[in-house]
Amino acid sequence: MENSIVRVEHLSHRYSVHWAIKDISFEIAENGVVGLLGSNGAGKSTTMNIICGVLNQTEGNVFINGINLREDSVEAKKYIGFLPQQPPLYTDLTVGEYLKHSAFLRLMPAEEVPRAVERALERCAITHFRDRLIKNLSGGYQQRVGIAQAIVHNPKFVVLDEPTNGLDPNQIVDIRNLIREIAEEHAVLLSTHILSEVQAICDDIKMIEHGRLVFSGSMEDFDNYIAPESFVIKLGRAPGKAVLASLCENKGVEELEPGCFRIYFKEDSGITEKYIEASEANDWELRDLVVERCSLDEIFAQLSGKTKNME
Ligand SMILES: Nc1ncnc2c1ncn2[C@@H]1O[C@H](COP(=O)(O)OP(=O)(O)OP(=O)(O)O)[C@@H](O)[C@H]1O
Repeated sequence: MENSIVRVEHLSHRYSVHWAIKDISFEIAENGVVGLLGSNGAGKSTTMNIICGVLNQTEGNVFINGINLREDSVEAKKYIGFLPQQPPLYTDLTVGEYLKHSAFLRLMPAEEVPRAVERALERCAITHFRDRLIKNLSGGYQQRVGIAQAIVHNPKFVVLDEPTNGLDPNQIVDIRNLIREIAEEHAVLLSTHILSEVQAICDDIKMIEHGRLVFSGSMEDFDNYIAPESFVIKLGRAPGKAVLASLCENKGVEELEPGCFRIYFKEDSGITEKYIEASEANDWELRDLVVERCSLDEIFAQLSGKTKNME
């Protein structure tokens, strides 16, 4: 990949005798949002911890901006910003004090710290909370402070572990918008379990199951994995099941309740349009039509079948 900021080569990690991840390789471009997906215990945190230099891998290499993280971790870490799942907030500090402290921890030269703190406050829209104690902020604003500490040293690579976990719907939208803004200038790697989050903010997807990388591609490629396979149609004057089944090539029709059917299809070559047209032509009184997609859990289940035999 041209202009990659992260290169992961044949990464494997073993806790005692158990391999948590095995032979993972990928690259991450200089900007955009990469979603790291996987079910519980798949190996996401292990991978993120190694990439952030928090955990030493058993095998393989990680290069951040061309620097081998293991050989020169102090230099490589200058390019990394990390928001762990539990933000490392000192809640008795004010927002300004905490960000200053975070900048010093990142070994920023003292003269650059005030400007860096201002910039992080502005980018995360928390300038007006500079003198507020962190413990007196709402969950959404505490999360913004967590993101601000991750970007205070203006890293090229920002890692966010489930950044919208526990937030209310409005806060989730705000944080997603903030992540998209950050990704205009930085590479962002985020882990999530939420399919709508992936679709809303990710440009690329890496999926790990049973410690193996089972998918790596663009959001568009990922859409093929979650292509819809069924839709539910509600009709006021429904014909019999057999009539609906005969309309197009499908994998079966299930009557859920009177007038409400789930239709399973093989490929989406305008199948819903055909049912809409038939409803109009035959006066079936179309009330509703909803296309159904697999949940992430179902996708994980499908993909994990391919990777169960890791030694
Ligand atoms: N410190 C540890 N010691 C031993 N085994 C561990 C340790 N940390 C993780 N594991 C194991 O390694 C595997 C991968 O765990 P990891 O935490 O990386 O998965 P994950 O995808 O982040 O899961 P989650 O979404 O639940 O956080 C699991 O089988 C887990 O039990």
